Amino acid sequence: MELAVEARALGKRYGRAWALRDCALELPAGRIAALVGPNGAGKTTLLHLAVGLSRPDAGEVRVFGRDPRSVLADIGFVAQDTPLYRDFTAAELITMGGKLNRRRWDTALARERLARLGIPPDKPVGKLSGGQRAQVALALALAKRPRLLLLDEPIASLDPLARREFMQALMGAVADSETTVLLSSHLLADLERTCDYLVVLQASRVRLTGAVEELLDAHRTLVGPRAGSESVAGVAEVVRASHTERQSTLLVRRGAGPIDPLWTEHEVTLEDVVLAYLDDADARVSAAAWGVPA
Ligand SMILES: Nc1ncnc2c1ncn2[C@@H]1O[C@H](COP(=O)(O)OP(=O)(O)OP(=O)(O)O)[C@@H](O)[C@H]1O
Repeated sequence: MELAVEARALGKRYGRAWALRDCALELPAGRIAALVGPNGAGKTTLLHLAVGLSRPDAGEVRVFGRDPRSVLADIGFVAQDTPLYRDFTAAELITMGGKLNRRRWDTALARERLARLGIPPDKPVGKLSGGQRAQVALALALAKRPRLLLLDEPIASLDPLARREFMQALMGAVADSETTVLLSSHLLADLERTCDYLVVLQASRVRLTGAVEELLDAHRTLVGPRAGSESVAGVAEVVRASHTERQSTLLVRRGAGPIDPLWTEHEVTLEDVVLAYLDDADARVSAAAWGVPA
């Protein structure tokens, strides 16, 4: 199995604080991966390391088995807030991209995409809407025909319709290619429809990673009579538990064998799994820093 992104004990520090720590990751080529986690979890830091914009302070990251800086021609990157040269028109940016990426720049692809989306070629991109600017940034990244496409919260500022259009455009564009995508976002519902791989970061660390289908299959929500800390047959791990006076709800990782029939089993969504793995570590750290009770 070819790995598009591989991180081993990867760490990045700003001053004394680790923005990313002990990060282990193996993203198989051909996947469309969601990178999720709360604000400040380290998502941008990881993407910047993978595109060679910053250097690790510990461990290493490889892209297609090599140092990211030696495969830049194979990586497309859409940075947070799509920072384009705002005085340039989309047509000018496409021409500029062609000059910077002589090896395999697909001008026709970019022009066709933007024409289809009704984006004017002759208007400075600073005067386009946020959604249109995001589409221009995506078209430029795709024109590079990258083997790995990294996107840092590309849809955060878009309205629901523009978000859907952006995600559809992205899926359509990568469907026929071998492109691997790693996309950071807070919008779990949008990711559930489109991504087949998940990386959850929290408080600078990887909390969970794996193929979405396998993760959904491996987890269940169980509802049953109020439980204590006793183990439940067929459960490998209780990831998160909540209780009312009479009833307990557990999000669990399944073990071998059937689940105790005392419990009602429900399938989980991607959102259920992500939220269950995000514990309150951030709140505890912040409370300590502010000197208030957690
Ligand atoms: N240039 C910097 N100097 C100092 N600290 C930084 C710098 N960039 C990021 N950090 C810190 O590193 C940590 C991780 O930041 P990062 O931007 O990677 O998080 P993120 O998951 O992308 O967050 P968000 O969802 O808010 O974009 C945060 O605590 C942040 O304050």
